[in-house]
Amino acid sequence: MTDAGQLHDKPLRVAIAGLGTVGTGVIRLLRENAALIEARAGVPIAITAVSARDRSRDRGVDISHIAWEDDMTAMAARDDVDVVVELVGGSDGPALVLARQALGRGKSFVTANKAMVAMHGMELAEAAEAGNAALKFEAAVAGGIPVVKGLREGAAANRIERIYGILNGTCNYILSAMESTGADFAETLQEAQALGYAEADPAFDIDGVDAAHKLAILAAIGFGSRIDFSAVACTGIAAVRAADIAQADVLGYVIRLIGMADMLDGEPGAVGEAKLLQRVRPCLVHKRHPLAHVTGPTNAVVAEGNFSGRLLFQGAGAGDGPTASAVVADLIDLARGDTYSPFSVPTRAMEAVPAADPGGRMGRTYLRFTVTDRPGVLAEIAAAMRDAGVSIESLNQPALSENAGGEALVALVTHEGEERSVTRALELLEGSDSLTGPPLVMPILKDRG
Ligand SMILES: NC(=O)C1=CN([C@@H]2O[C@H](COP(=O)(O)OP(=O)(O)OC[C@H]3O[C@@H](n4cnc5c(N)ncnc54)[C@H](O)[C@@H]3O)[C@@H](O)[C@H]2O)C=CC1
Ligand SMILES: N[C@@H](CC=O)C(=O)O
Ligand code: NA
Repeated sequence: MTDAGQLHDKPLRVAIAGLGTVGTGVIRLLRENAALIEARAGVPIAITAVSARDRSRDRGVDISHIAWEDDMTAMAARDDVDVVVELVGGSDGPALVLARQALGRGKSFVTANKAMVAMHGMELAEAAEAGNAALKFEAAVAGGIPVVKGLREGAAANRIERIYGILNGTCNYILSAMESTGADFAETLQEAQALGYAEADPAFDIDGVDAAHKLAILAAIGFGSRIDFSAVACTGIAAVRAADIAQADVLGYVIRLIGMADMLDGEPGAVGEAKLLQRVRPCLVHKRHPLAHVTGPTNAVVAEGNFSGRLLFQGAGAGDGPTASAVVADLIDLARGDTYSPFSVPTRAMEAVPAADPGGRMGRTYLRFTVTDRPGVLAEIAAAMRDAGVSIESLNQPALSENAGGEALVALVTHEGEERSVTRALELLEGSDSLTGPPLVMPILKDRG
């Protein structure tokens, strides 16, 4: 590492592992904007080695003059490499081996791999600090949006109380296409894959896991708490049907997959002890809320600071260009001598914060049941709500566009109440032969999120 602020005249020598959507984007960006990048970094940024699965594949970028490594982990040992950039993916496996080897040798490490940072970020940050190297991952959270930098640097003076937003471009692309054109879920997912937005295994996107990875990282940066991915309660969008989108529209809402992290200063009965609530779920978002207007692969992150007030970071959350922009911004920071801790505070100062019980949280909820179309079903659902103390604000039977085959939908919105009451009502309905599938539960995002 260079000393902070010191510019050197030798190029920053970079090895890139992974030459897919993001890797080739990085090569194109470093070439196309070479002059301005050098002017801003103070030195040229030179790619000295690359590695991927297939050497001969035509990627639309010339890599013939760059050293090739069949085994990407070998790049960590090369003398002509100052920084290793990992754009392969996977929380474990070769990406993790490469990270450990690079940081273990005191080489800085730049990655877009949120799965790895969410699962092993604390270990890697400690290794970076021990080796006086940098670990940087702007591309890992919300693609091209400089939200890691924004929270770590721009909002550094604030106590952050809440972070929430749209953290997965693929899900947002699917939900907003279903909403605007009535597009089919599976077809739209295929489009997102073809455009390079989706993960290698798109279940990570659809099931909310990718958003959960990003949320866990953001919470660590925003709150200074140790990353705890296992504490993120996560529900994806697979159960959202066209009828839910239509029903939400009638009620004045759109559906968005929202990640939300709250640092709670003290739960009832445990005053003074901080607890962390981290959740990813499809939510109903009022059409007037700024997040309702976030469409396609765009991401948006809201952070509430105690002096800054509400900050909104918005931009492309996926795709080759935006993600490459974030990777190269990290490289420019390294060339400029950035030696900050990977998160907002040194890892030794990051505290493990216990997970909060969401049961006491107040809110309104959208519940949708698929039921057998026969008398008495509505009464059964209403009775479960009554017995659990859930007050119903509205109840509808959305039309099914597909062939219903004796099935009907019941959608209801609750009045504001404790989440545990809704959970209790659903427990009371468990096993009921009136229900033909698991209910869909979507919180209604409050005005302040
Ligand atoms: N595509 C996007 O919009 C974004 C992707 N990311 C992250 O960036 C990383 C890369 O994503 P993409 O470029 O989309 O993936 P990709 O699938 O297009 O490219 C992956 C590259 O890694 C190589 N690779 C995979 N396994 C390998 C192995 N065992 N040994 C050597 N090379 C191997 C492949 O040959 C390919 O060149 C992932 O961690 C992803 O989560 C982050 C933000 C946005
Ligand atoms: N698969 C991810 C890519 C960026 O992180 C997404 O869709 O957001
Ligand atoms: Na980012």
